[in-house]
Amino acid sequence: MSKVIVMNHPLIQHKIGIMRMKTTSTKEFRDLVSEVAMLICYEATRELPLADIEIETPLVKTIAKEIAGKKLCIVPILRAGLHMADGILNLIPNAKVGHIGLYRNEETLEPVEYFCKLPIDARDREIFVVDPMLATGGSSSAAITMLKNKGISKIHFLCLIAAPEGVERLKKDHPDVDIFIGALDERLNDKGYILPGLGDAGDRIYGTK
Ligand SMILES: O=P(O)(O)OC[C@H]1O[C@H](OP(=O)(O)OP(=O)(O)O)[C@H](O)[C@@H]1O
Ligand SMILES: O=c1cc[nH]c(=O)[nH]1
Ligand SMILES: [Mg+2]
Repeated sequence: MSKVIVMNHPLIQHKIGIMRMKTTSTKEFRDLVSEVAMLICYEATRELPLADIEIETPLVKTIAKEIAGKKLCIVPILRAGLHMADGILNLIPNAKVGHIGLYRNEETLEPVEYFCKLPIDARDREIFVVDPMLATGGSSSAAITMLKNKGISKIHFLCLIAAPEGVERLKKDHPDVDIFIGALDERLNDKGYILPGLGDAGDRIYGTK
């Protein structure tokens, strides 16, 4: 069964509040996407296994910790996920990055696939799929299905804002995937936008509307 973790941290709530404001500039919005992604990543990586390593400080030999287990891979869903990936790379600079291109058909709300490029060893890595918005869940569910069809099994999903409808869809389609959410909103409107939400994340990050 998926774990669903909604972040209640004050810093995240504060920053998402600024992102929701329609007066927030493109630059500030973009910076906040990457900052909040970093904060959510902190929680999403809490259970990564550690191993002991012997090191020498300037004073003595001691045992320190290093992240062990599978190597990591971040998979942003284009376009809006790209800036989350940039934030997370600040914390995990050695992670590889795969890209999945999907957009929502504005009438049917069904995801349309247009790109998929993954690291050659993606199957051996622990994967963090990132997209700021989990609305109907169609895009994230399709992205995770694409990864599973390529033999990838250890997958987490991180988003900034989710609608209850999208969370239910993802839990049903992918019960093995843990979901990390910055803020859980009220509902979708009749055009599939999250309320209160923050509008179209891609357009706000890139200033395209
Ligand atoms: O849960 P869903 O109902 O599928 O909606 C969420 C998707 O919609 C947005 O992408 P969009 O289609 O606007 O593409 P873009 O990132 O290129 O703007 C968002 O970034 C998600 O990928
Ligand atoms: O509210 C929403 C829903 C889907 N995609 C967005 O960017 N925003
Ligand atoms: Mg968009």
